[in-house]
Amino acid sequence: MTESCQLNIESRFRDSKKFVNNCFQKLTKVNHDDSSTSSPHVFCGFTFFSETNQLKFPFPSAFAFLPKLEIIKQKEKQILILNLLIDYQTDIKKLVHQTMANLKLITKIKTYQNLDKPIKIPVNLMNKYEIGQGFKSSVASVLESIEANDFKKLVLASALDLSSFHDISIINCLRNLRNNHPDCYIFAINNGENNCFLGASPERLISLKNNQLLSDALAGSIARGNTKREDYYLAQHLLKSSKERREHQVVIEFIVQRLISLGLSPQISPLKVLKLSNIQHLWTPIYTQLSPNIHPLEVVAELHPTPAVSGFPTEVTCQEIKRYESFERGFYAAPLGWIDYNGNSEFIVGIRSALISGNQARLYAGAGIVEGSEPDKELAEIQLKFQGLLKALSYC
Ligand SMILES: C=C(O[C@H]1C=CC=C(C(=O)O)[C@@H]1O)C(=O)O
Repeated sequence: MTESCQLNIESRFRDSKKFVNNCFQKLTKVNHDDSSTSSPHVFCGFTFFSETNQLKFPFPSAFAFLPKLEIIKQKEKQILILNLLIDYQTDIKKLVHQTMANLKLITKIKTYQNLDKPIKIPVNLMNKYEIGQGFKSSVASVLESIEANDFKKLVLASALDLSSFHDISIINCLRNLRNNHPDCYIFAINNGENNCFLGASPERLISLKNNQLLSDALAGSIARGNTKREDYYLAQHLLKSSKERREHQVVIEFIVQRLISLGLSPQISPLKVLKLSNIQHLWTPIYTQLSPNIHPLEVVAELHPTPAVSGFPTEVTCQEIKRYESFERGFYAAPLGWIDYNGNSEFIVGIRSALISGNQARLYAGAGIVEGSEPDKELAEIQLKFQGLLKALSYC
């Protein structure tokens, strides 16, 4: 990393914004390609809760860094960006020498063949957390609180622990995720100590391009059908279900309200069904023009956590999550993304994800509970959501 910061405090969004601005202020671009794709990126991530126990989740509550090296692969071109830190003490000759050596190393990297061949990794299930009965009783208890008007919606998550005979190959896992989930954001973050958080998320928190802001309301789920007909029937069922619509509507209203509170005028696109390889969701894109004086991280801070991952109202449901869930959420359901030199940005929500540490994997999945939810169905939804990562780890 060229420049980096790690924060474990409440003001993490504000301080990360300062770090990003400071990085880009000091940056001098030395290529002649002015296209936005060749811009350096600062990568940022924030854990779900601002306070995290690093013994339970081995990453800080916020990180931001400008990488030494960026490879941007697009349809027509591939771009290599080198970010070099130069100050008055820098030995330029040595830096050039080192950079040339690094470039030589890059050209030696082997490209993988058989990209679409799934890799088999033998993974054994280890039942550390009781998912079945425990989860269903929690849903039943949440439903009582909803009936008592304590809150409107709560997203309950579960963790599933697995172990393999050998260290899990991150590259293989990512390759499987990319092949199996072409419509999702595939991501991985390593802490340099053999811990990697990765996943295939369908949920965009924000995407910002030329001041056009887009955010997804994504909530409400159903399985994919085995035939076209069954798939259509299931999608129709999802669209017509008052329980799923309720779960979804809370997210739309929250995003719209939060954007209005930033002085923006959000527009709501028509409701759609997002069809992924193993699941379909209710999906409403929300868009608006962003004034240049609002930083992308201010929007992220305002939107996180949406009721798609916490519930509603936010404060009370975040407390309930801590009470019900016995594991650390870490980056699960948290904002992960980047901001580039031109002010464009993309942050996803870290769902359909896992923490891999050597031969251990912890998988995360959650489901929104509202009036009308049924414990059996919510458990089935969680198990369906685990399938993506389980398949990538070739457990199935
Ligand atoms: C919280 C998760 O999914 C969210 C996103 C889409 C649909 C959801 C649902 O139907 O419950 C959740 O709100 C997860 O996958 O862990």
